[in-house]
Amino acid sequence: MQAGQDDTFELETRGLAIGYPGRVICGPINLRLSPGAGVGIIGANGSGKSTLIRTILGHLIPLEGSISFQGLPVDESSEHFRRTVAVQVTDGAFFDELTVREHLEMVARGHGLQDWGQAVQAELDFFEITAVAGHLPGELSSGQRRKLLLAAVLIRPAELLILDEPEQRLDLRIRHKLYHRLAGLRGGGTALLAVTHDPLMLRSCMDRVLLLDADEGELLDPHRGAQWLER
Ligand SMILES: Nc1ncnc2c1ncn2[C@@H]1O[C@H](COP(=O)(O)OP(=O)(O)OP(=O)(O)O)[C@@H](O)[C@H]1O
Repeated sequence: MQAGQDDTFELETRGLAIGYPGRVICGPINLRLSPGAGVGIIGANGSGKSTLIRTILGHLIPLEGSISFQGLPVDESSEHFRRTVAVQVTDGAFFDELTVREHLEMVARGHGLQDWGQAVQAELDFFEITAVAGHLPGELSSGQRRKLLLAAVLIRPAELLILDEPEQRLDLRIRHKLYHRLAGLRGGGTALLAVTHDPLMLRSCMDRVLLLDADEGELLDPHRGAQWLER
């Protein structure tokens, strides 16, 4: 299965088998993301979606095959990888003693944004969390925490965005806004890879869908992927 046919791939997996010692979960997976591509990852519970993300990020060793980022082996500790790949994992960690605004300021300044104050306010406005900007993480609802997590990912510049179920705990209106924004980022050349259970996300901002099953991955168009989720 292939997404994008250019010679320059943000991300490429070749014959990738994922799993744990002595246990193959899925493979082979042959996936290519060109700049501006959008690939959704779907599958039943336990099919290996999070395992795939963790393997791509270098947290798990491939059982077979290879993964490259912009033509080189993935090295999540390299400055280039950290600067150009923005990742949202399902359960992000927060600093208990930093407010919502301070979290976003820290990320924005850490990634060298010149107009960081403006960027922080734009994220607070976009995710509609300005009213809780002075709150600590422990004072937030689960949906507000999810918004902070996403804001901290989207505030930073990125050439590749990797998201794990970004729709969790977001209401429909915010999901619409988020997907519209992600589609816009893709239009600007950012590649997007996201695990999702939301058909709306596939229809709104993906051009390919990787369906994981017990054997190997299958590449679908977004409409078929959405139908699979709605089945
Ligand atoms: N640390 C681990 N060691 C061994 N097996 C594991 C480990 N973590 C997960 N698994 C197994 O790997 C399989 C894939 O899990 P994974 O979390 O990738 O699925 P998923 O598709 O993300 O599921 P969900 O939709 O429920 O989030 C499951 O059968 C799970 O039990």
